[in-house]
Amino acid sequence: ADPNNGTVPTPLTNYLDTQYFGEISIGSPAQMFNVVFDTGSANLWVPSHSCSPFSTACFTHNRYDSSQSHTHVENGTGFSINYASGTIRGFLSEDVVVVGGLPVVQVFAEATSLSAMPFIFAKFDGVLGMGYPNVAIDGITPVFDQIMSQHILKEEVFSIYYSRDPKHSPGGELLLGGTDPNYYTGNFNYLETREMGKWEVTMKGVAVGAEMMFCAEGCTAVIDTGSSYITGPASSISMLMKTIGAQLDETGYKVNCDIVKMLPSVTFHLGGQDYSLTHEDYIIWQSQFEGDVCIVSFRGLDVPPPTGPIWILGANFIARYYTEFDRRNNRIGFATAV
Ligand SMILES: CCN(C(=O)c1cnc(C)nc1NCc1ccco1)[C@H]1CCCNC1
Repeated sequence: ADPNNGTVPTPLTNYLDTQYFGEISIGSPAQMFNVVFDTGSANLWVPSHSCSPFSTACFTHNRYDSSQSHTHVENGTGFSINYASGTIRGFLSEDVVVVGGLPVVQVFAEATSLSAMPFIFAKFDGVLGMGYPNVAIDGITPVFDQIMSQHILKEEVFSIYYSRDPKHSPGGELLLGGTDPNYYTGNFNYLETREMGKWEVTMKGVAVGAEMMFCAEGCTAVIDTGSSYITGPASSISMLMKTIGAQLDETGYKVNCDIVKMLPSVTFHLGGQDYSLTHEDYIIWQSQFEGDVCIVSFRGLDVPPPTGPIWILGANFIARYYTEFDRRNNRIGFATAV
């Protein structure tokens, strides 16, 4: 009998409220990796043992060594993925991947070059894409699709909890097959995904305090569990920052910690519901030796058409709103996180 009744939990680590990752293994005997479970992409990649010693980002992370795995199957097809924030290049391999104790035979990428920015800052080794198959590079069947085809999950959904307080343990939870009542209160509100095959919805507006300021004519919101921040079109974000008195410096937008308590809420109108973030949700308060620094967890990002312009709702949104990704009904559900 399945102790988890058709659901599979994976505890996540929370690093400074900006990176959330969980452990998987690849190969026999198991080689362990920390990966981001990322709804904004659909491929699995980890650093390769054969990466160049000059690739600092590769060398400072766990690397997959195919020669040490007796279940490794050679593939060798080229692979590259470009995020807005960085580039990964490598080649494909196949091996047994274990997620939450579930083994799947999976084609994944061994990264032989990782752009230093941003991956030297990554506390995780790689990325496990939880996106739809049609956005998977090289047409590879994603991990969650491989798991669904085993017909062991109670429901064809997965849910994400991100803790807001780094001292919490666990720092978060990925639950395959259902939702975890330990981490949300109230009911779920559901939104249809905007177009087949992407974890994105139609947003009806963004308000600052009581004033509707952006996206009044409707826009696209990507729900991206692999992004730390909320991003919007650069022009909109810079107007938003001016409204709250934030200054842009080389690492992002900052506000004077003394005024944080007076900051307005920012509200996202999604599917007939208002999802508000207060300053506690969108300010990352860092105590540094030269005094406290208050970082606004919004970033400007201009995604070129046809994909953009878009807003990306990342970890700071998900930490406030527990999120269910429903592949059966192509919808996303939000409930208030505890
Ligand atoms: C993983 C690549 N991503 C990052 O935004 C990213 C980059 N670099 C670092 C160091 N961290 C990142 N995300 C940390 C994180 C974990 C959970 C929440 O945010 C994005 C790229 C676009 C698709 N979605 C994922």
